[in-house]
Amino acid sequence: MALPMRNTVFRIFWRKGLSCCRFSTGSSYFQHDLVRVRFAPSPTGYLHLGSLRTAFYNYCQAKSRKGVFILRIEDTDQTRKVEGATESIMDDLDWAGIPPDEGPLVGGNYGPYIQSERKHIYLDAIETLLKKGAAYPCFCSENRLKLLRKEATRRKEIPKYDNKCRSLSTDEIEEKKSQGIPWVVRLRVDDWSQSWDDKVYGHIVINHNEGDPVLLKADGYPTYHFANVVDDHHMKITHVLRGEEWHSSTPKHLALYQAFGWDPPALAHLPLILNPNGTKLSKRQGDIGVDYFKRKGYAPLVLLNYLTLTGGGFKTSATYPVCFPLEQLIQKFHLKNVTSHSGRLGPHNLEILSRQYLLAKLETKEGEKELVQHTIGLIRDHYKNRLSDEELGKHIYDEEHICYVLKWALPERITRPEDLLGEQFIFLWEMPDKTDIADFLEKTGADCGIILNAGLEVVKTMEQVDVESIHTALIKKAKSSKIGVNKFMPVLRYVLFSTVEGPRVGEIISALGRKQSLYRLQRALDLIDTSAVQG
Ligand SMILES: Nc1ncnc2c1ncn2[C@@H]1O[C@H](COP(=O)(O)OP(=O)(O)OP(=O)(O)O)[C@@H](O)[C@H]1O
Repeated sequence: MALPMRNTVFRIFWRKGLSCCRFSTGSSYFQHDLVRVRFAPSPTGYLHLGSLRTAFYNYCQAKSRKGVFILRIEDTDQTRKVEGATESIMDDLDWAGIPPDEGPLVGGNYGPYIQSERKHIYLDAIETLLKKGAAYPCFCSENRLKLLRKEATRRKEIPKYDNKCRSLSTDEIEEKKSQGIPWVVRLRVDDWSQSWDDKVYGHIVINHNEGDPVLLKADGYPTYHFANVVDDHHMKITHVLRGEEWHSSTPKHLALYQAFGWDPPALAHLPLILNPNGTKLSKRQGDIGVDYFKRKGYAPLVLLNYLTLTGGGFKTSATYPVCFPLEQLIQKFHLKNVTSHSGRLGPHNLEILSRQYLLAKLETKEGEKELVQHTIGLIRDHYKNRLSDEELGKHIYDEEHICYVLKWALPERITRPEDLLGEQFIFLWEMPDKTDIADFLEKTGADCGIILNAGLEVVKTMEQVDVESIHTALIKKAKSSKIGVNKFMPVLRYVLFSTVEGPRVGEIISALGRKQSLYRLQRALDLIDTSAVQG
């Protein structure tokens, strides 16, 4: 949807600290038994972090009060509609684990849930206002409106419609209609001074006259504001939680509620999530879409928790990011905890939360199995054309090995299983080439058998395969065998890791784990034995 006009002459007063304002009703807040909350995106692109957070706050508002979460697609601006956007928004909400109870796919008693399918409802509503004299047809041409805007700019005033068509008589209206002059319907607004108790920003007063606003466009589609108010009323919405950018449009909405004689829902404007440079997130950015995080392998719960770190809303005493289960987030949510200042995302928090979430998963049998299977799938797909049958069998389908690797890598090295596909971890999946090892061992000489046997013994007998213990034990062995550390370590490194220089052997063994290290050492030893037999 198009951004509402921002205006510097708005008089916005908010008294966040004044609880008398923040908790006063002033609306139909307590008049409905069932809390009904809607998320109403435009299908102008994918769901991004900002809109997902707004969806999530709406979801929490509904679920924390045993209410209903509704998805409504606001596609009245057909020129900005993007093919496939509605489907992708619904998919993303499902993926995030916050599917609507009512919406285009699931249906519900207040449908249709796509505005372009509700035109008859808006036309009925327009009729009501026209009959009441609260709205009127306007025949002003685009050219005239352009001139008005130009004039205002020249006078350094804020452009506004001069309400010219208000004074047309019934006969004049009929005549213009019979001439086929395109027309719109405007709302007659006499008093632009509006105030409301915003559930986040406190008491707000805005007095900004923009001229009678259009409700119905010449193409027969309602404007965003009109459809929004009519739908919220007909869908029995009790709470409207939307981005702070809609503050300035709220007087228009309140004027509409007054014109109909309807009670407005409780209003809560949410602080925006901003880019690092302070601008509003835009659907044109690729790296903020929900789909981007989905493809990167972040768990939905991690993303939801991440979003709660800007904007508040969740009661917590933790001073560091904590990945709470969804049920706990719902319990902790309250509008009074939402902050009134926009914030930026700290990407490092996403990594912290992801690691925390995965480590917790490894602590339960079920979680461990799920994570291991997921990782197996990832590695198999990534390396399927690259690994030999031996390697596939020995690593990829070995759940114990994958589990070991995850436990080794997660605390410090990775934050998603997908990280294990990085070049630096290839050694975990690709075994050193057998022919290369055989050549290397032959060139290196007779001590290789002793070194490999010593390595096998150390790895077999170590209580813990941690870097320092292995390193110390290998040095001890190297010295007692009188071969010397400088010859000892490169042999082990080569058969385990394919290079003579590189990370400490203790690190390699600790990364591969006992089972895989023993396998590689034995595999090399077998090559010596075979060549010895063959020789
Ligand atoms: N950066 C943001 N932070 C918090 N809420 C946001 C942000 N961007 C959008 N929202 C809110 O998400 C809801 C759905 O937004 P919408 O689909 O219109 O996204 P949008 O990015 O604002 O779209 P468009 O750019 O087409 O106007 C609205 O309530 C909107 O205020």
